[in-house]
Amino acid sequence: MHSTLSDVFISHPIHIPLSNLPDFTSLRHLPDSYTWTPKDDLLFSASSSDESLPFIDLSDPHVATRVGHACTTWGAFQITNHGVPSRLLDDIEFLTGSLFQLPVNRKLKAARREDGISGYGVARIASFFNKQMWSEGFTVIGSPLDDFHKLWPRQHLKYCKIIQEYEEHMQKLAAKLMWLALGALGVEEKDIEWAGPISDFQGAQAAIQLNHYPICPEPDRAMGLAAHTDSTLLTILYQNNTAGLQIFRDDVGWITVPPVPGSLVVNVGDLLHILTNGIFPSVLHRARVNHLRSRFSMAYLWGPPSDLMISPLPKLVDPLHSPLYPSLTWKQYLATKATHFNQSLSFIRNYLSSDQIS
Ligand SMILES: C=C1C[C@]23C[C@@]1(O)CC[C@H]2[C@@]12CCC[C@@](C)(C(=O)O1)[C@H]2[C@@H]3C(=O)O
Ligand SMILES: O=C(O)CCC(=O)C(=O)O
Ligand SMILES: [Fe+2]
Repeated sequence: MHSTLSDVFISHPIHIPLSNLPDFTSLRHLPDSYTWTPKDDLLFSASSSDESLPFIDLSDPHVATRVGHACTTWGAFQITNHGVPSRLLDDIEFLTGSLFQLPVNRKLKAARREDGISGYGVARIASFFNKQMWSEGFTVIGSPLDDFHKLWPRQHLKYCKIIQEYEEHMQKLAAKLMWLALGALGVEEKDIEWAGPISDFQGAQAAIQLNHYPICPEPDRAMGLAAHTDSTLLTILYQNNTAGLQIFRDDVGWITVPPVPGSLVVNVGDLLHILTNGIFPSVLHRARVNHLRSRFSMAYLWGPPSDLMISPLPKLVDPLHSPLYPSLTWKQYLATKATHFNQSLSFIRNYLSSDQIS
């Protein structure tokens, strides 16, 4: 039977009460439950450096080298000339704005279940923190038809069409980026069988995560989305024109990724880190919030078929570089993440056999 990610949290339900979602618009001061200090997140430090994330034109003749270098040094980069029509970026931003401006009781009709994966709610990682994040989200996996029908009984088809078109473009772009990044390491199409007969990764699976960060009365003390890495191969992120995304590098600290109209941010996820036997770091990132403007981001979280075993590519393993990780599926990795969060990679690294991974 064709398996999807949808049942991954059945055995790992995450309890995050939706009942205490505040009415963000009416608050003049940050409630204590939303006020973050360094002890709430050891990574809660200000951004400091003037370094900037590599910005890559995908029509550049040296694109593969640049992508490979950005993946190795940052685990992230920004792209232009990516081929996704700007009209489609406007459409997905319009959909996201329309969704989050619905009254809360309407959004709650499509609330994500505790053991579910799709729908409206706070970020899953909320369960790892004592403080609440200044954001709301909506996850789409598979067809959004049922959820969108609950949100927009008369207009759901219009919004489903946007999601479908967005997924088609993003899937193609993700496959292209994957070959550019791996190509820079000497990995060839024949080295990845699951990419399929025409190497287009047709069997890949994906989630779309829509995020809303409302205007915040005290942004310096709030957190939109706490520091995390994505459990993906690659994530392609579109942000509206309000800054907020920050990424972390050990030797640099936190830097803000400024929104450049029409550009997209690409993050290396944990599974690509595993596949490259640690050559590409998965990037730690977070979202801060804004005093004057609300912010939207739309993440395309792209990974392998959910039951496919992923392990360091044989081509990147030799007597001097023994495999750092055991084989595991995307589903198993998400289950591990649901328990071990930002320690998941080191957790699995310490296990030689995937039999022991929940
Ligand atoms: C496939 C997935 C990755 C994700 C968990 C999810 O099941 C769907 C939502 C994704 C997301 C988006 C916001 C940040 C994140 C850490 C989260 O809480 O939900 C990621 C998850 C992830 O990459 O681990
Ligand atoms: O809003 C952002 O810029 C980051 C979103 C994100 O990290 C995610 O959805 O995984
Ligand atoms: Fe993320």
